[in-house]
Amino acid sequence: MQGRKIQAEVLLAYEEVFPVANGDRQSPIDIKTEETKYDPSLRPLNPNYDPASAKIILNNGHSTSVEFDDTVNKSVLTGGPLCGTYRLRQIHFHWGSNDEAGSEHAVDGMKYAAELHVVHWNAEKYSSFVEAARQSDGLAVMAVFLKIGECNPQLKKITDRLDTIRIKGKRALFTNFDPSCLLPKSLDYWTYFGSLTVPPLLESVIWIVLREPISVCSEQLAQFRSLLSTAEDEVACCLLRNYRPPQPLKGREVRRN
Ligand SMILES: COCCCN1C=C(N)c2cc(S(N)(=O)=O)sc2S1(=O)=O
Ligand SMILES: [Zn+2]
Repeated sequence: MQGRKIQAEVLLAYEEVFPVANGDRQSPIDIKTEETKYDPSLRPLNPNYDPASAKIILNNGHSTSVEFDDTVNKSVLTGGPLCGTYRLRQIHFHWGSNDEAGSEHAVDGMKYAAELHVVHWNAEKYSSFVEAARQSDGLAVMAVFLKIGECNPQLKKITDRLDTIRIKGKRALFTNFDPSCLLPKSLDYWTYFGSLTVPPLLESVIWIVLREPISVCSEQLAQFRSLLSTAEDEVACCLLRNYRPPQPLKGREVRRN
């Protein structure tokens, strides 16, 4: 009972600090496939990434991310539900303490082992990422499910580098990387209006959730979990899980192409 009380108190603190946590367009969600609506106006997704725009890989204590040069339109996402050009900012992952659950979005109540987020911002309408992150159409995040199975040779390019950034705050050079190598064959998707899944939970994300997963093996997931959420001068604590649970849909529509 004590654990639940603490958890409830942490949740209370969360919503006190970020009232938008109870907002009308929070993410992630559980996608009920029977309730999604086919939309013929939705176009094919058109990711166009330059491997030279990859810059660094880092551990921010909550996840590992690859950061890209987003000062020019070198790596962009267009098409799909988007109006205009969205510039690639970073990619990062969410995982759980076991292989059964680790994704943020769910599909008919089913969770995958992990989830990749490819974060873009609306560089056509806004002059900076920070400004875009405050606008209802400011960000576009492509979500890719990681399904437990074969080791993923493309993902290996990232998991093989995690031992160099184990401690929170660590970063390392990481270039010549095109995140398209982590996308599945099919770019069919669901899309809905949502939010960041991490504080400040801003309701500025057009979510594009790919329907086909990519593979990941247990050993690669264990490498993610070996990252530390603590800095050099702190007692070491592994980053065992970093996913937010599904949030209320509150009447939103989920469309599919
Ligand atoms: C005002 O910006 C605050 C910083 C937000 N960023 C950091 C994240 N961890 C992050 C997570 C994101 S997620 N899980 O909602 O895709 S997008 C994103 S991000 O936009 O790249
Ligand atoms: Zn994320």
